[in-house]
Amino acid sequence: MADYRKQGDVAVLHANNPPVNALSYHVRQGLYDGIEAAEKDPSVKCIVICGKGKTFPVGADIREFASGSAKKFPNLIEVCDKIEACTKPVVAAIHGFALGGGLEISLGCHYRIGGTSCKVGFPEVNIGVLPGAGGTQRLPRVIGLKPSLDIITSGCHVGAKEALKLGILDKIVQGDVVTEGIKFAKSVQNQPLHGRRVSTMAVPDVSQANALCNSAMAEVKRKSSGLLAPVACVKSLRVAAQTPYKDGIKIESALMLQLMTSGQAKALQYAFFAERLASKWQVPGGASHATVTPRPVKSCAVVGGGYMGSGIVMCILNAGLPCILVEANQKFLDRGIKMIQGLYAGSVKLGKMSEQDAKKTLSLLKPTLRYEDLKDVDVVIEAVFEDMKLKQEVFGKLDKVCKKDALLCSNTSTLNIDKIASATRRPDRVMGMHFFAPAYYMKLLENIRGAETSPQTVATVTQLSVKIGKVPVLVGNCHGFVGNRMMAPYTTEAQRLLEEGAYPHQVDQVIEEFGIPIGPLKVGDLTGLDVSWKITREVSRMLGLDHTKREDVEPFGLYFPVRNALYEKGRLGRKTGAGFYKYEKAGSKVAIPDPLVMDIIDHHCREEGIDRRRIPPQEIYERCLYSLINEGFKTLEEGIAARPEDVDIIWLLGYGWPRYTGGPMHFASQIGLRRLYGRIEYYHNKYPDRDHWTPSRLLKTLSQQEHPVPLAQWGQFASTTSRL
Ligand SMILES: CCC/C=C/C(=O)SCCNC(=O)CCNC(=O)[C@H](O)C(C)(C)COP(=O)([O-])OP(=O)([O-])OC[C@H]1O[C@@H](n2cnc3c(N)ncnc32)[C@H](O)[C@@H]1OP(=O)([O-])[O-]
Repeated sequence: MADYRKQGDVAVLHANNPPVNALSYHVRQGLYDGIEAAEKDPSVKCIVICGKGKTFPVGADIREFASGSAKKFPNLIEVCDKIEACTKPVVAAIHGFALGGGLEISLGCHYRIGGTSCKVGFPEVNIGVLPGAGGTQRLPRVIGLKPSLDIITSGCHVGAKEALKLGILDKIVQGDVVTEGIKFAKSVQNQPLHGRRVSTMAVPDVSQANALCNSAMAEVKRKSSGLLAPVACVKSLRVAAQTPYKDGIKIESALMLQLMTSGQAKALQYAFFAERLASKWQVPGGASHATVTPRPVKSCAVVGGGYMGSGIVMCILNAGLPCILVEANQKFLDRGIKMIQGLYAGSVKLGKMSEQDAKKTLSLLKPTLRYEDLKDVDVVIEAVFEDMKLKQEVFGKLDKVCKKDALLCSNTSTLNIDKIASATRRPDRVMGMHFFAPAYYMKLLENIRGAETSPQTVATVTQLSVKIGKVPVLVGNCHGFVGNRMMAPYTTEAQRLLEEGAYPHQVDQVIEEFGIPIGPLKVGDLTGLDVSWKITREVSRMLGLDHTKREDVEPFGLYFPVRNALYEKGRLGRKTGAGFYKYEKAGSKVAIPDPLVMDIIDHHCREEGIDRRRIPPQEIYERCLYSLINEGFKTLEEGIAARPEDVDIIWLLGYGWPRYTGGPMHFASQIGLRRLYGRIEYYHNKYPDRDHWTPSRLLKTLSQQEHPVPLAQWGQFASTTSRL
């Protein structure tokens, strides 16, 4: 709703829909009615529109897009037009954010003032739509086409100073923005409105419209290949330059409708809410984010200053928390410090941080070689080499020196968290925190709950994760957890395809065309074939197998003859300038298909008596992606992942899965579970020896329902299909 009050001869309209004043039906109706009431009241001379609580409206209510309420009268276009047509001056008084429909409301106003820390922007591209309440038509009339193209196609927020410079804001005010808004409104109440109604203005840089739009179109196509919304934004902005507002708004609406009905908008909006759901955990037994109070965390420590450890230290320092870095010897400690200092120096150089802030942040770091220095910290994150014996040794030491209630966490990507916890006398205060590289940049944190981890430990680690800028997803304990476990069948299939008829570039091309930025074999080269070779050896060892014996490892999906042949030839990937591809030189990024690799593959097939065949792209696509999705369903049926949304967020934020498909689980729902199950069963019959093709029971059950089960209800079927 919107609250209407009068202060003298000023009508003040407060959008009131906590927490972010999204412009749902009742808010729109309240604003529309408020303008009408103020217009009719002769004692009102001017009007101020503002937001209750922490922000101005941040946009349309995204949930209403699916329900259809967004179209109900008055829709946002009608509200904006009503405001603009008002015969009394209307001032938008912005604090917090004015985003999307919120900014459109303010562009409908005759004046805009903002607090010093306010931000404006059109983030619609992030949810697959465009500023469809006149945003693409009004913004360029105020600030010109060039900056409008930048703002609308990027979805970036614009700070108060920049907004003033561009002309979005008429004034920046100190203090209470509503009080200032009232003062401002009074100062303009007798000014003529002619020239203040944005829809009647001309686009200032109209003469350059074609050149600007052509170059923006090329740029969005290059940057966001496959995304529909940025392309529609450029089209709509071009219209603003060429057409009067009344016609432009119709074309904008038509483009909006096209986007709204695209699968991309649905998937991106799903991802928006899934990301916000991630930190709302619940564990079997009922404890949840809503019922458990986290312990305060005032200081942290990181054990291990390698690439991951240093990145983790930076996340902690950036959050303003003191952090101790422990290393095994001075050489490693110096290397870690140097890496951290170098990264901050880089940020200063790029203008992302002031020298003073970098210095202040670095002053929170305390390097040491002594575990005893950790005796008072609240949370320790271990980031040593991925080796169970070593990790257990570290946890044993930590358990001895750290205070009783300190939490001990392991940055492990695959290892059994219960086994690590068993080296301590506090398994209830042990958790996994799987960071993704580079840790200071990647938003995902896969937090792993052990069998004995207490709800309060989960609550504390979740809160810390959010504080250090991450999106935490709570998962259960199994080899590879959710992300890497799903990765295994995907990479296995990619490599098996090489033995049957495909070459590396053919596999990668299909996956990259789907939207994952780097195909699985290029990822292999990036990680290093020696690294994956060692992992295979370690996993084989854990399973009691001899990794050199095909008959031992093949049944477990651990037989990668092409990778092994390349590894034995010293082709370790990018770092040696050769792996599944060749590179101009060691360390180069551009992967070039290598005839030598094709010869190695052909030779292997001849030796093994394999008749190579042409593998159609559709088969590459299904074998890599469907095997991964099947594994995702298995993590759900086993309770390793709590919700399909969690699986999706892990893949969207950690593995480059294209956001406009919503993630593997949402994508599965779009394929149709019956069809998907059919294809997985087909491959299971074709490759019965590959365990990852055994269809998930949950998927089977869901696929057999008479009507498609909405994704949000899959969890109800998980408990009935679980074997745990
Ligand atoms: C024709 C139409 C044309 C117009 C199109 C548009 O305007 S399109 C829209 C263009 N605008 C956007 O895309 C802006 C999207 N919003 C944002 O970018 C951020 O919310 C923020 C930067 C405003 C605040 O960040 P923050 O970290 O402080 O807070 P937070 O992110 O955690 O959110 C708090 C709660 O509010 C919820 N919620 C938020 N927004 C919406 C919404 N629009 N709707 C519904 N709900 C929304 C959010 O789910 C969460 O709910 P929960 O989990 O507590 O139940």
